[in-house]
Amino acid sequence: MDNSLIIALDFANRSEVARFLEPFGDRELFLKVGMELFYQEGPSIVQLLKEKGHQIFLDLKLHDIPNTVFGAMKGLAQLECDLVNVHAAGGKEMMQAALEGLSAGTASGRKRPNCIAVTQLTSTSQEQMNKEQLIPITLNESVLHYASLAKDAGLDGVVCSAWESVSIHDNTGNSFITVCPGIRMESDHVGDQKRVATPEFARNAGVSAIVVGRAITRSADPANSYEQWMEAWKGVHQ
Ligand SMILES: O=C(O)c1cc(=O)[nH]c(=O)n1[C@@H]1O[C@H](COP(=O)(O)O)[C@@H](O)[C@H]1O
Repeated sequence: MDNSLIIALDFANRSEVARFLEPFGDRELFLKVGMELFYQEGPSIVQLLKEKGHQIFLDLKLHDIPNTVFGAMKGLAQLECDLVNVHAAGGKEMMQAALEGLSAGTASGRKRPNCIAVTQLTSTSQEQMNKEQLIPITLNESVLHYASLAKDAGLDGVVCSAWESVSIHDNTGNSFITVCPGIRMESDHVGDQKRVATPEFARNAGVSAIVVGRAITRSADPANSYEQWMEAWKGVHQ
């Protein structure tokens, strides 16, 4: 997990994914399969990508009653992904049920997938949170609260913006994973993201892994773009 750059495969189907991955040849990547792709292609897309040696973050952001999340995670564990997630807003009991489901569905002798909780989406601003969710505290406080809740529930880490990673690590320890989307180069369009940061900022903030989608997937030359991102993220020439 440490220092991974996870590419968000926000594509509509497997042919688009194949077209995107073609220029990478045999290179093994850390890929995120989210709702758009999984709802169309189902579990077989995960199996296909795993067969090619890629690591997988299955980003389905589970948020339901504990019993339902337990059952869903039990089934998802059989896909043997590296990382899965839930919404921390579902509560501590739901997060514990997610872990129990994952453990129940993991074959004996295998490690269960890491499980992280989305704190506040990186598309959420302080104003939106106060006015729409009626949470009357700062965004940073809300993210820290959710991170502590996730830690208490036994989860492996959280999804947050790079801006909150330092205080989360201060509160919960450095082994607690911070996975950060909303990463942009200075010149990139921010789009629907509100809490954005550059890869350099994320590296200096000690972020465990960054998630990059459109900046790479919509690039005219994705393989070259990926190299540039890796360079910016790792701070060295690959
Ligand atoms: O869980 C996520 O991966 C996630 C959480 C979050 O708070 N914000 C967020 O953007 N994401 C995902 O990260 C990716 C970001 O994509 P880009 O904005 O295109 O780089 C998308 O696939 C989102 O679904």
